[in-house]
Amino acid sequence: MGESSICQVRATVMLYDESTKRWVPAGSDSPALSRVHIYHSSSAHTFRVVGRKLQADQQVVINCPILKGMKYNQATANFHQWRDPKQVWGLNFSSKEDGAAFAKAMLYALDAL
Ligand SMILES: CC(=O)N[C@@H](Cc1ccccc1Cl)C(=O)N1CCC[C@]12C=C[C@@H]1CC[C@@H](C(=O)N[C@@H]3C(=O)N4[C@@H](C=C[C@H]3C)CC[C@H]4C(=O)O)N1C2=O
Repeated sequence: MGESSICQVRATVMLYDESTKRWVPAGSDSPALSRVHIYHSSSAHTFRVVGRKLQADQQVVINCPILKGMKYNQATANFHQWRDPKQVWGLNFSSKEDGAAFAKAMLYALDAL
């Protein structure tokens, strides 16, 4: 069985550059909105965050497993962040509602792992 999307929101996907202490847009060029999903694989009992640019190229800008015990930080209503083993991800949501929907799905996933 494939993966099913348990939520989709619009956000700018960002990465924290530890060397410069700056947030940089994930993927190439300028910050742009992406459609960000949380996919659930029921057969593998896994969840992951996948985001693709809304622009024509549909570039994948995030493909990040949701790991058991991961800390999800809702820094503000519009900006949430988490650490993976290598880097820190940030999502700048297009609306507070999108932020709330994503957080609900993320907390559901973390609770289900
Ligand atoms: C223990 C731990 O890991 N703590 C992490 C957070 C964390 C806690 C618990 C679990 C996981 C994680 Cl991830 C931590 O504090 N981290 C993770 C890396 C970066 C940061 C460290 C320092 C800076 C200081 C300012 C702050 C920040 O970036 N705030 C945002 C901000 O400046 N911006 C972004 C939007 C809004 C703001 C909210 C959009 C662009 C830019 C801007 O507004 O222009 N920081 C952090 O969040």
